[in-house]
Amino acid sequence: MSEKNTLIEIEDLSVSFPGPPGGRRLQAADRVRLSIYPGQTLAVVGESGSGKSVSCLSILQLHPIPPARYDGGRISWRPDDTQAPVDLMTKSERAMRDIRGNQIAMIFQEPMTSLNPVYTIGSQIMEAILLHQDVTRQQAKEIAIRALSDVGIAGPEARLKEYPHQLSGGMRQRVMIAMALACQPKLLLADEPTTALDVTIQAQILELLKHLQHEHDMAILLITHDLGVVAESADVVAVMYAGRVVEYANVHALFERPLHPYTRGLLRSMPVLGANVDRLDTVMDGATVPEDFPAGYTVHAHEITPDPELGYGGPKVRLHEVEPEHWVLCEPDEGGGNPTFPRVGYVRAMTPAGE
Ligand SMILES: Nc1ncnc2c1ncn2[C@@H]1O[C@H](COP(=O)(O)OP(=O)(O)OP(=O)(O)O)[C@@H](O)[C@H]1O
Repeated sequence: MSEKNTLIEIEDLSVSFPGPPGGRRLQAADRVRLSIYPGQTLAVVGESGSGKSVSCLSILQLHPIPPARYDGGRISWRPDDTQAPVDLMTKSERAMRDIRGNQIAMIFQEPMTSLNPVYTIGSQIMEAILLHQDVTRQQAKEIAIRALSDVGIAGPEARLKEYPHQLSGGMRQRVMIAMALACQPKLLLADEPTTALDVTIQAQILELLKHLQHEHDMAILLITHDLGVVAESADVVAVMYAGRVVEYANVHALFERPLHPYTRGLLRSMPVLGANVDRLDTVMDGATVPEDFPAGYTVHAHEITPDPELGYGGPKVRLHEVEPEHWVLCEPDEGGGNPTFPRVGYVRAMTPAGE
């Protein structure tokens, strides 16, 4: 992975919303950093309100401003490996319209939020194709039929004439995937794509996504509450808590050797096989990163690699420089410590002696 360029790299993304009258703004995403390589699946997990969707929507610059405010960050997007990356945060609305649905597509939990009930399936898929591709109506229809057939919909030509309400929930989700993939995006943002479906259909849709990802060499950013889905589908995992990414790791490392106390709590809350859990419980109270780092994993400020670019010698190390890719947010030296370093930073995970 490390010799490849990242497809997308989010650095220090901060997004806030107005707080209560007279109160502080709500920091929904707080210096979020994530990266995804081409063809990879990154799962973003964390309890309700931890900032998963806010971070995801920021990629497509979909927050209405106001009330949202981008407080900083960079989203480097490199759909073509031979070209320099562009920063999506600086793109105009017009440029973003070209990118949305074309280079980066999105599917949601509830397909009815993206499917229009008064138009046929065919006209909606064809409209998405005609918007981004230089093709005739007849060609768009052929692409739509192929897209429906690719997502396992039988008799696709007849289905084109149907309305969303004539389809089951699972079918609607397949149609939405067909629509999202019709323009062959490099990155699919999938926000809880299977939460509203029953377990068998969930498994089918995840299997379908995996298959299509392979066919199209597409990366997926998958937001989910379901750690079973993470274990099944993800290559890497970012754990979010209170607007921050507290841990980022390869899926095996995360399950086998979770480092952050929040991640450990999250894994402990993993439902027993067969239990139906809609939302994970809150596993940690309080809005700050805990101080009780497990013995052996304690990180001191002097172990944080300084980055001269930041001027103040802040803790910033690029993700692709390390193997294995395992990062944890820490709060070293409560009370100040070395004044050269800020108190909070990301560090490379270390294996304690004896492991
Ligand atoms: N439009 C908005 N106006 C005000 N606050 C918002 C808005 N959108 C999100 N927030 C707040 O930002 C925080 C992060 O929300 P976000 O939707 O990203 O959480 P999430 O991790 O995706 O949760 P869920 O799993 O429930 O979707 C929450 O406190 C939420 O209330």
